[in-house]
Amino acid sequence: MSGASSSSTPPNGVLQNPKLSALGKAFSQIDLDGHDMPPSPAPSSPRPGKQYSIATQLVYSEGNDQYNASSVPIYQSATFKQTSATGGVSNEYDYTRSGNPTRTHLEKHLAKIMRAKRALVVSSGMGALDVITRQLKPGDEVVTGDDLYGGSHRLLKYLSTYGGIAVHHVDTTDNAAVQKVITPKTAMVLLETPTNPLIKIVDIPSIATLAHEANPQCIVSVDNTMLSPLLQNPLELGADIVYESGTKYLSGHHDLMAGVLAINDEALGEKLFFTINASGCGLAPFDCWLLMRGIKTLKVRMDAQQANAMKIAKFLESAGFKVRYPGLKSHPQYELHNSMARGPGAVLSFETGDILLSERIVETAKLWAISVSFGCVNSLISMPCRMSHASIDAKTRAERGVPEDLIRLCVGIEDGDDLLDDLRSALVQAGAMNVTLDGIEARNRTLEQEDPPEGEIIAAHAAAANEP
Ligand SMILES: Cc1ncc(COP(=O)(O)O)c(C=O)c1O
Ligand SMILES: N[C@@H](CCSC[C@H](N)C(=O)O)C(=O)O
Repeated sequence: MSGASSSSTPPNGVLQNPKLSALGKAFSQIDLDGHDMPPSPAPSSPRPGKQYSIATQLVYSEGNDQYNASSVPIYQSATFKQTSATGGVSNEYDYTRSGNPTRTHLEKHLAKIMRAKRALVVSSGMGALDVITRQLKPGDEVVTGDDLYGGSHRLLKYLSTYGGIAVHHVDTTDNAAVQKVITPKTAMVLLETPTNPLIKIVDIPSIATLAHEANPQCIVSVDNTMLSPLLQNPLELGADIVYESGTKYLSGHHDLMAGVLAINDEALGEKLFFTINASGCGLAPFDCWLLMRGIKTLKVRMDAQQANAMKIAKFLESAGFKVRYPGLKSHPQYELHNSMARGPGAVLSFETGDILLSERIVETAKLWAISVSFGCVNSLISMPCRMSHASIDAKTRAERGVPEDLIRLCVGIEDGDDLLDDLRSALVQAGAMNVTLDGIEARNRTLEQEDPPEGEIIAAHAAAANEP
């Protein structure tokens, strides 16, 4: 209905003048005692029992704001007034470290999209892992991967050095190897899949079963940062806790730091909440609001990012590079990944065979920003051994098979052809590809490829094979 100047009578019988609502609070909604009228019902609520698709769930969130604000209000308040001093919290909130309405709104929304009973938000992804590992006590054992985000490795190293916790790093893509180190003393299993930066896939259901059989109290935690809840739901695959760096896909714009935890077990949820309140790492209201805003576009962003990533991965593979991306059929765990996830994500890595060459490529690309992190709308390029994984010493990196020349690409939402063009130019200018009569191909074709893969621009040019 149009007619902005006309007044309307809402169900509570208080006349509302639409012009006044522009002031932020309609004066006509305030009764004579100066108290706000009871909140009016939300103008639209989901149909009971109706299961909406994830695209809808990401956008739709139900608030209890009295003005039915379309964007959740930011309660930028550290403390909340109480009605009495006799103890207890006479209001739902007393202090933002313990709880805040903007944070509650976000946590409820996340619980829904992470298919969990409860979600909690903290100040960073590492903050989330810290909250999880604070459930350990000296003497406990942890089993985790040998390909792990550098910061997670650093935290676990700290715990094993100073916290009296034994940390076993194994190849978590090898279930038999995992079984060997899991014992009744295993209090926690920490998995990442796809792993950062080698994009290896870990069989969550099998490892969760092994862990729970060895120790029913064992907490299986999965870092789902690489995929987000849109593409993978580890709680449904046997995990007890799923955590993510909300800094990445969930927020999508590199304008905040956040960590997210999701659980189904009420008692475990209470312990995690206790730790967050006690240590004071709950996410600040403004960051909750930003994250809430980012989540709404997760599906459109991820769809675009995956389409671009697929294009880039196919191009690199067809040019002869060794590419690690679970969207490619050549990925050794392509089937396993697809049995757990609904998409490959948009992070891939590839090798050039030469560290200096990799450096030149990274520094020559223009559209691809040299940055750590991923999951943003902008495309990023990095060398994990020098950047995101520099906190793992060179010897350990070598033992774990992380190639020093590895280049990681975090694909954004720019035009896919522009991204491809820019990368191709960087590869050619840096000398990583030869321009041949038929197209271009990787200079260094020593990358464990027997048969040239099918692809758009493969050029089997005899001279190129002899290039220095
Ligand atoms: C897989 C993974 N998990 C956790 C983190 C930690 O997240 P944050 O940077 O938000 O602390 C990162 C990156 O930083 C990551 O790549
Ligand atoms: N200097 C930072 C590096 C952050 S890496 C961020 C992200 N997880 C990635 O993989 O790019 C640190 O020391 O933690």
